[in-house]
Amino acid sequence: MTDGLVLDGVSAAYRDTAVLHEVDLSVSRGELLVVLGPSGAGKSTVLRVVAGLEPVTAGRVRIADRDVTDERPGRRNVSMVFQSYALFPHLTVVENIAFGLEVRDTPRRLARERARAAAETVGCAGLLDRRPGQLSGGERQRVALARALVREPDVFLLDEPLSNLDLALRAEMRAELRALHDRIGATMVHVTHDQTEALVLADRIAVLRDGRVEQVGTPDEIWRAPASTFVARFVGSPAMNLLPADGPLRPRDDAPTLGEEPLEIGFRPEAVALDATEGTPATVDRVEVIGEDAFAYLSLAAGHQVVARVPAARRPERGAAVRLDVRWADAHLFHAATGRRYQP
Ligand SMILES: Nc1ncnc2c1ncn2[C@@H]1O[C@H](COP(=O)(O)OP(=O)(O)OP(=O)(O)O)[C@@H](O)[C@H]1O
Repeated sequence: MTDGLVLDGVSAAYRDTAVLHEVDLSVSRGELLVVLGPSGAGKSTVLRVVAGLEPVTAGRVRIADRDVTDERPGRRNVSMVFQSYALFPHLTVVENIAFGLEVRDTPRRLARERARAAAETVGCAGLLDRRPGQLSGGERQRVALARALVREPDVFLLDEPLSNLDLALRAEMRAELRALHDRIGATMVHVTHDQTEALVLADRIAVLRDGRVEQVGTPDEIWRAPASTFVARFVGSPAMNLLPADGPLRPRDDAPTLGEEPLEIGFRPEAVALDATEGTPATVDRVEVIGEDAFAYLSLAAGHQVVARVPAARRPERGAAVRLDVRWADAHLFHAATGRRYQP
C-alpha cells in the first residue's frame, strides 16, 4: 500500500530540551490516525514536524512516498487546521477559503470556484459573504476545514480542531469530520487529548507519552488490550482500576495463575459487580449518578480504591459496606515494575 505519511525515528527539540524521542508512525493513504495524549506529550510537535514548522534533530519524514525532511513547509503539500481556526477577520468566508490558492498564484476566478466547491463539501456554502466575526464556533470550524480542503493536500493535520466547541456541537462535528474523511478519502492526522474523540474518530490511535509512542492500535485494540498501565488509565472514564495482583482482592477459581514477579491487575469499572456475597469487603466512599449509570467509589483494605459502575437504580448508599467481585475474564495484567502489559 502507498504510504500517506511516515515518521521514521523522528526526534525533535525546543532549544536544548528534547520533546520527541525516536517517534515511529506510519499512516496509510486514506487513513485517519488520531494522536492521543495528555497535555505536553508532544502531540502538536508531531504535527509541526510533519508540516515543516519545526526541524527534526534525527529521523526522516515522508509524505506520499516522498522524503520531505529537508523541504520547506510550502513544498510539503500538507494542510493544517488549528484549534483557533486562524481565520483572517477582515476577509469574507470565500476569501478566507480561497486565500491559500491565490497566494500560490491560482487565478482568482478559479480559486473562488474551488473555494465554493470546498464550502459545499463541508456544508458552509450559505456563509460565503460573511466575515469570521459573524459566524458561530461550528461555522468557523467548517470554514477552517474548507480552507484546508481546497488545497487538495496529501495530508491533513488537525490540531485539536474541536476543542473550542461546546459538547453537543463537538459530538456533531466529530461525526461530520469522520463522514468528510470517508467521503474524500483523505489521509488525516488528528490530535486530541480527548479519549472519546479518539475512540470515535480514529481508524487507529497512537498514544503519545512524554514524546514517545506508547501504543499504536485500532480503538478496539487500545481499549481491549492496553499495552501499558499508562494507556489503560488514560483511555476510559472513570479510569481503569489498578491494584497489586497480590493485594486485597479475594482470589477466585477463575483468577489467572500468577508467576513470581510482582504484577498489577487492571479492570474497568464495568467489570466490578457489587452484589457478591463471597467477594472482597469494601466501603462506599461516594456515589456519582449519571443518568442510568452510577459510579460507586469504594475503599478496600490497606487504602486501595476501586470504582464500580452499577445501574443507577441499584446503586449502594454512601457509607454502605459491600462486597465486590471482579470479572476476571475482563481483567488485564501488567508488570508492576515497568507498567508494560504482561503476557502469560
Ligand atoms: N515553542 C516552544 N518552546 C519551548 N518548549 C516548547 C515549545 N512548544 C512546546 N514546548 C514544550 O514541548 C513539549 C511538547 O509540547 P506540545 O505542544 O507538542 O504538546 P501537546 O501534547 O500538543 O500539548 P497540549 O495538548 O497541551 O497542546 C511540552 O513540554 C512543551 O512545554
